[in-house]
Amino acid sequence: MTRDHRPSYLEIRDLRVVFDKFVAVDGVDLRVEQGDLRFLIGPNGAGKTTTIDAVTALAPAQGSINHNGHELVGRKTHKIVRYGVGRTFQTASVFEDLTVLQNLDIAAGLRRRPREMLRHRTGVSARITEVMKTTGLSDFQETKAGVLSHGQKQWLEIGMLMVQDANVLLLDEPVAGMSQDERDATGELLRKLAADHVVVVVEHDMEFLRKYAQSVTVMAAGKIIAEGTVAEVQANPTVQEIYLGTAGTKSLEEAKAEAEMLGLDPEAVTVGVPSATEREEH
Ligand SMILES: Nc1ncnc2c1ncn2[C@@H]1O[C@H](COP(=O)(O)OP(=O)(O)OP(=O)(O)O)[C@@H](O)[C@H]1O
Repeated sequence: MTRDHRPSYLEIRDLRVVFDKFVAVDGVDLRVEQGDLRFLIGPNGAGKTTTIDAVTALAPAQGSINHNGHELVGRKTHKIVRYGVGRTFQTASVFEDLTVLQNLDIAAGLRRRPREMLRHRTGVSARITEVMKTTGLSDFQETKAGVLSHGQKQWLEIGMLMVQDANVLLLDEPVAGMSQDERDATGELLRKLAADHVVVVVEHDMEFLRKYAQSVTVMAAGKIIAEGTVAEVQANPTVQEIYLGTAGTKSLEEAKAEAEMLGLDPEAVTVGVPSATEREEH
Protein backbone atom coordinates (compact mmCIF):
# COMPACT_ATOMS: atom_id res chain seq x y z
CA MET A 1 0.00 0.00 0.00
CA THR A 2 1.06 3.56 -0.55
CA ARG A 3 1.09 5.91 2.46
CA ASP A 4 -2.37 7.23 1.61
CA HIS A 5 -3.60 3.60 1.43
CA ARG A 6 -4.31 3.56 -2.26
CA PRO A 7 -3.13 0.29 -3.83
CA SER A 8 0.36 0.39 -5.33
CA TYR A 9 0.78 0.12 -9.06
CA LEU A 10 3.42 0.00 -11.75
CA GLU A 11 2.46 1.45 -15.09
CA ILE A 12 4.74 1.14 -18.09
CA ARG A 13 3.88 3.13 -21.21
CA ASP A 14 5.50 2.77 -24.62
CA LEU A 15 8.70 1.32 -23.20
CA ARG A 16 11.50 0.95 -25.68
CA VAL A 17 14.97 -0.43 -24.98
CA VAL A 18 17.56 -0.26 -27.73
CA PHE A 19 21.05 -1.79 -27.47
CA ASP A 20 23.16 -0.26 -30.23
CA LYS A 21 20.67 -0.74 -33.03
CA PHE A 22 18.98 -3.80 -31.62
CA VAL A 23 15.45 -3.19 -30.31
CA ALA A 24 15.08 -5.50 -27.31
CA VAL A 25 11.82 -3.94 -26.05
CA ASP A 26 9.57 -2.34 -28.60
CA GLY A 27 6.66 -0.22 -27.34
CA VAL A 28 5.59 -2.19 -24.27
CA ASP A 29 2.55 -1.06 -22.26
CA LEU A 30 2.05 -2.87 -18.98
CA ARG A 31 0.06 -2.02 -15.86
CA VAL A 32 0.23 -4.20 -12.78
CA GLU A 33 -1.57 -3.45 -9.54
CA GLN A 34 -1.17 -4.66 -6.00
CA GLY A 35 -3.40 -7.70 -5.44
CA ASP A 36 -2.57 -9.22 -8.82
CA LEU A 37 0.06 -11.93 -9.31
CA ARG A 38 1.31 -11.21 -12.80
CA PHE A 39 3.46 -13.60 -14.78
CA LEU A 40 5.50 -12.32 -17.71
CA ILE A 41 6.26 -15.11 -20.15
CA GLY A 42 7.57 -15.54 -23.66
CA PRO A 43 10.23 -17.35 -25.65
CA ASN A 44 13.94 -16.80 -25.00
CA GLY A 45 15.03 -13.36 -26.10
CA ALA A 46 11.47 -11.95 -25.97
CA GLY A 47 12.61 -9.01 -23.85
CA LYS A 48 11.20 -10.06 -20.46
CA THR A 49 14.36 -9.58 -18.41
CA THR A 50 15.21 -6.40 -20.31
CA THR A 51 11.78 -5.01 -19.39
CA ILE A 52 12.38 -5.48 -15.67
CA ASP A 53 15.96 -4.30 -16.12
CA ALA A 54 14.54 -1.09 -17.59
CA VAL A 55 12.23 -0.59 -14.58
CA THR A 56 15.24 -0.67 -12.26
CA ALA A 57 17.47 1.41 -14.57
CA LEU A 58 19.70 -1.53 -15.43
CA ALA A 59 18.83 -1.11 -19.12
CA PRO A 60 18.44 2.17 -21.05
CA ALA A 61 14.73 2.98 -21.12
CA GLN A 62 12.72 5.29 -23.34
CA GLY A 63 9.04 5.89 -22.58
CA SER A 64 7.38 6.08 -19.20
CA ILE A 65 7.52 3.88 -16.11
CA ASN A 66 5.29 5.18 -13.36
CA HIS A 67 5.25 3.82 -9.84
CA ASN A 68 2.57 5.30 -7.59
CA GLY A 69 2.91 8.66 -9.33
CA HIS A 70 6.72 8.68 -9.55
CA GLU A 71 8.30 8.63 -12.99
CA LEU A 72 11.18 6.14 -12.91
CA VAL A 73 12.66 6.70 -16.37
CA GLY A 74 15.74 8.86 -15.97
CA ARG A 75 16.19 7.95 -12.30
CA LYS A 76 19.21 6.08 -11.00
CA THR A 77 18.83 2.57 -9.61
CA HIS A 78 19.37 3.61 -5.97
CA LYS A 79 16.61 6.20 -6.23
CA ILE A 80 14.25 3.65 -7.77
CA VAL A 81 15.02 1.27 -4.90
CA ARG A 82 14.19 4.08 -2.49
CA TYR A 83 10.81 4.48 -4.19
CA GLY A 84 10.14 0.87 -3.20
CA VAL A 85 10.91 -1.03 -6.40
CA GLY A 86 12.96 -4.18 -5.89
CA ARG A 87 14.04 -7.04 -8.10
CA THR A 88 15.68 -10.42 -7.86
CA PHE A 89 17.99 -12.03 -10.38
CA GLN A 90 18.08 -15.46 -12.00
CA THR A 91 21.09 -16.20 -9.80
CA ALA A 92 20.37 -15.04 -6.27
CA SER A 93 22.61 -12.15 -5.28
CA VAL A 94 23.03 -12.76 -1.57
CA PHE A 95 26.22 -12.39 0.48
CA GLU A 96 27.27 -16.03 0.63
CA ASP A 97 29.76 -15.64 3.50
CA LEU A 98 27.27 -13.88 5.74
CA THR A 99 24.41 -15.46 7.66
CA VAL A 100 20.76 -15.13 6.76
CA LEU A 101 20.33 -12.61 9.55
CA GLN A 102 23.34 -10.55 8.46
CA ASN A 103 22.05 -10.48 4.90
CA LEU A 104 18.68 -9.24 6.10
CA ASP A 105 20.34 -6.69 8.40
CA ILE A 106 22.35 -5.26 5.54
CA ALA A 107 19.27 -5.10 3.33
CA ALA A 108 17.33 -3.37 6.06
CA GLY A 109 20.11 -0.79 6.09
CA LEU A 110 20.31 -0.71 9.86
CA ARG A 111 22.78 2.03 10.75
CA ARG A 112 25.34 -0.10 12.49
CA ARG A 113 29.06 -0.24 11.75
CA PRO A 114 30.32 -3.20 9.71
CA ARG A 115 32.07 -4.72 12.78
CA GLU A 116 28.85 -4.58 14.74
CA MET A 117 27.04 -6.12 11.80
CA LEU A 118 29.29 -9.18 11.91
CA ARG A 119 29.22 -9.63 15.70
CA HIS A 120 26.99 -12.34 17.18
CA ARG A 121 23.65 -10.73 17.84
CA THR A 122 21.41 -10.86 20.82
CA GLY A 123 18.37 -9.08 19.43
CA VAL A 124 16.58 -9.26 16.13
CA SER A 125 14.14 -6.61 14.96
CA ALA A 126 10.47 -7.52 14.84
CA ARG A 127 10.38 -6.81 11.12
CA ILE A 128 13.27 -9.17 10.37
CA THR A 129 11.75 -11.87 12.58
CA GLU A 130 8.49 -11.52 10.68
CA VAL A 131 10.23 -11.65 7.28
CA MET A 132 12.21 -14.77 8.27
CA LYS A 133 8.94 -16.40 9.29
CA THR A 134 7.17 -15.41 6.08
CA THR A 135 10.02 -16.67 3.92
CA GLY A 136 10.47 -19.92 5.89
CA LEU A 137 13.97 -18.98 7.04
CA SER A 138 13.43 -18.74 10.82
CA ASP A 139 15.44 -21.89 11.52
CA PHE A 140 18.32 -20.67 9.38
CA GLN A 141 19.03 -17.24 10.81
CA GLU A 142 22.60 -18.17 11.79
CA THR A 143 23.23 -20.21 8.63
CA LYS A 144 25.64 -18.81 6.08
CA ALA A 145 23.78 -17.94 2.92
CA GLY A 146 26.32 -19.86 0.83
CA VAL A 147 25.14 -23.20 2.20
CA LEU A 148 21.43 -22.54 1.76
CA SER A 149 19.57 -24.50 -0.90
CA HIS A 150 18.85 -22.77 -4.18
CA GLY A 151 15.27 -22.21 -3.06
CA GLN A 152 16.25 -20.78 0.29
CA LYS A 153 18.63 -18.34 -1.41
CA GLN A 154 15.79 -17.08 -3.57
CA TRP A 155 13.57 -16.68 -0.49
CA LEU A 156 16.36 -14.80 1.26
CA GLU A 157 16.64 -12.48 -1.70
CA ILE A 158 12.89 -11.89 -1.58
CA GLY A 159 13.17 -11.36 2.18
CA MET A 160 15.88 -8.76 1.57
CA LEU A 161 13.46 -6.83 -0.63
CA MET A 162 10.75 -7.15 2.02
CA VAL A 163 12.90 -5.67 4.78
CA GLN A 164 13.70 -2.79 2.44
CA ASP A 165 9.94 -2.18 2.33
CA ALA A 166 9.84 -2.68 -1.42
CA ASN A 167 6.25 -2.61 -2.62
CA VAL A 168 7.04 -3.62 -6.18
CA LEU A 169 8.72 -7.02 -6.50
CA LEU A 170 10.13 -7.98 -9.89
CA LEU A 171 11.25 -11.60 -9.76
CA ASP A 172 13.35 -13.12 -12.52
CA GLU A 173 12.75 -16.87 -12.83
CA PRO A 174 12.36 -17.44 -9.08
CA VAL A 175 11.71 -21.20 -9.31
CA ALA A 176 14.37 -22.18 -11.86
CA GLY A 177 16.33 -25.11 -10.42
CA MET A 178 13.99 -25.58 -7.43
CA SER A 179 12.61 -28.86 -6.15
CA GLN A 180 8.84 -29.41 -6.33
CA ASP A 181 8.42 -28.66 -2.62
CA GLU A 182 10.42 -25.47 -2.98
CA ARG A 183 8.29 -24.47 -5.98
CA ASP A 184 5.10 -24.91 -4.00
CA ALA A 185 6.49 -22.99 -1.04
CA THR A 186 7.56 -20.20 -3.41
CA GLY A 187 4.13 -20.13 -5.05
CA GLU A 188 2.44 -19.79 -1.67
CA LEU A 189 4.91 -17.06 -0.67
CA LEU A 190 4.23 -15.11 -3.87
CA ARG A 191 0.49 -15.45 -3.37
CA LYS A 192 0.85 -14.01 0.11
CA LEU A 193 3.08 -11.19 -1.09
CA ALA A 194 0.83 -10.28 -4.00
CA ALA A 195 -1.91 -9.23 -1.57
CA ASP A 196 0.07 -6.17 -0.52
CA HIS A 197 2.76 -5.82 -3.18
CA VAL A 198 2.88 -5.35 -6.93
CA VAL A 199 4.40 -8.67 -8.03
CA VAL A 200 5.71 -9.42 -11.52
CA VAL A 201 7.21 -12.86 -12.08
CA VAL A 202 9.28 -13.63 -15.17
CA GLU A 203 9.01 -17.39 -15.61
CA HIS A 204 9.49 -20.21 -18.07
CA ASP A 205 7.92 -22.84 -15.88
CA MET A 206 4.42 -23.21 -17.27
CA GLU A 207 3.25 -25.67 -14.64
CA PHE A 208 4.14 -23.15 -11.95
CA LEU A 209 2.40 -20.43 -13.94
CA ARG A 210 -0.79 -22.43 -14.33
CA LYS A 211 -0.89 -23.07 -10.61
CA TYR A 212 -0.12 -19.60 -9.31
CA ALA A 213 -0.58 -16.86 -11.93
CA GLN A 214 -3.58 -14.59 -11.54
CA SER A 215 -2.84 -12.87 -14.81
CA VAL A 216 -0.34 -13.35 -17.60
CA THR A 217 1.40 -11.06 -20.06
CA VAL A 218 3.01 -12.74 -23.05
CA MET A 219 5.94 -11.12 -24.86
CA ALA A 220 7.60 -12.09 -28.11
CA ALA A 221 10.24 -10.25 -30.10
CA GLY A 222 10.15 -7.22 -27.80
CA LYS A 223 6.38 -6.71 -27.89
CA ILE A 224 3.39 -7.75 -25.83
CA ILE A 225 1.32 -10.15 -27.84
CA ALA A 226 -1.32 -11.18 -25.31
CA GLU A 227 -2.58 -10.49 -21.82
CA GLY A 228 -5.25 -12.06 -19.63
CA THR A 229 -5.94 -15.00 -17.41
CA VAL A 230 -4.05 -18.26 -17.88
CA ALA A 231 -7.06 -19.70 -19.74
CA GLU A 232 -7.31 -16.64 -21.98
CA VAL A 233 -3.67 -16.63 -23.03
CA GLN A 234 -3.69 -20.40 -23.53
CA ALA A 235 -6.61 -19.98 -25.91
CA ASN A 236 -5.01 -17.06 -27.74
CA PRO A 237 -4.11 -18.08 -31.33
CA THR A 238 -1.05 -15.79 -31.47
CA VAL A 239 0.29 -17.30 -28.26
CA GLN A 240 -0.31 -20.77 -29.60
CA GLU A 241 1.50 -19.87 -32.79
CA ILE A 242 4.49 -18.51 -30.83
CA TYR A 243 4.67 -21.56 -28.59
CA LEU A 244 4.18 -23.86 -31.52
CA GLY A 245 7.47 -22.70 -32.87
CA THR A 246 7.12 -19.75 -35.21
CA ALA A 247 9.21 -17.50 -32.94
CA GLY A 248 12.41 -17.79 -31.02
CA THR A 249 12.58 -20.57 -28.48
CA LYS A 250 16.08 -21.87 -27.86
CA SER A 251 15.60 -25.48 -28.82
CA LEU A 252 13.00 -27.74 -30.29
CA GLU A 253 12.88 -29.69 -27.03
CA GLU A 254 12.21 -26.52 -25.06
CA ALA A 255 9.51 -25.42 -27.50
CA LYS A 256 7.83 -28.82 -27.22
CA ALA A 257 8.00 -28.75 -23.42
CA GLU A 258 6.52 -25.24 -23.32
CA ALA A 259 3.75 -26.21 -25.75
CA GLU A 260 2.90 -29.23 -23.62
CA MET A 261 2.80 -27.14 -20.47
CA LEU A 262 0.44 -24.70 -22.19
CA GLY A 263 -1.83 -27.64 -22.90
CA LEU A 264 -0.97 -27.68 -26.61
CA ASP A 265 0.13 -30.56 -28.79
CA PRO A 266 3.96 -30.80 -28.54
CA GLU A 267 4.07 -32.80 -31.74
CA ALA A 268 2.81 -29.74 -33.61
CA VAL A 269 6.08 -27.97 -32.76
CA THR A 270 8.45 -27.97 -35.68
CA VAL A 271 10.69 -24.91 -35.37
CA GLY A 272 12.51 -23.57 -32.34
CA VAL A 273 15.10 -21.14 -33.54
CA PRO A 274 15.40 -17.50 -32.44
CA SER A 275 15.05 -14.80 -35.01
CA ALA A 276 16.67 -12.00 -33.02
CA THR A 277 18.57 -10.54 -35.96
CA GLU A 278 15.27 -9.78 -37.67
CA ARG A 279 14.64 -7.15 -35.02
CA GLU A 280 17.33 -4.63 -35.96
CA GLU A 281 16.24 -1.02 -35.80
CA HIS A 282 15.73 0.64 -39.14
N1 LIG B 1 23.07 -5.60 -22.69
C1 LIG B 1 22.63 -6.07 -23.85
N2 LIG B 1 23.21 -5.74 -25.01
C2 LIG B 1 22.77 -6.19 -26.20
N3 LIG B 1 21.69 -7.00 -26.33
C3 LIG B 1 21.06 -7.38 -25.21
C4 LIG B 1 21.49 -6.94 -23.92
N4 LIG B 1 20.65 -7.47 -23.00
C5 LIG B 1 19.76 -8.22 -23.68
N5 LIG B 1 20.00 -8.16 -25.00
C6 LIG B 1 19.25 -8.82 -26.06
O1 LIG B 1 17.91 -8.41 -25.95
C7 LIG B 1 17.04 -9.50 -26.25
C8 LIG B 1 16.08 -9.71 -25.12
O2 LIG B 1 16.79 -10.30 -24.04
P1 LIG B 1 16.09 -10.65 -22.66
O3 LIG B 1 17.15 -11.22 -21.77
O4 LIG B 1 15.32 -9.50 -22.18
O5 LIG B 1 15.08 -11.79 -23.09
P2 LIG B 1 14.19 -12.70 -22.19
O6 LIG B 1 12.81 -12.66 -22.72
O7 LIG B 1 14.37 -12.36 -20.75
O8 LIG B 1 14.84 -14.12 -22.51
P3 LIG B 1 15.23 -15.33 -21.54
O9 LIG B 1 13.95 -16.01 -21.24
O10 LIG B 1 16.14 -16.14 -22.39
O11 LIG B 1 15.91 -14.77 -20.33
C9 LIG B 1 17.92 -10.71 -26.53
O12 LIG B 1 18.06 -10.86 -27.92
C10 LIG B 1 19.23 -10.33 -25.88
O13 LIG B 1 20.32 -10.92 -26.56
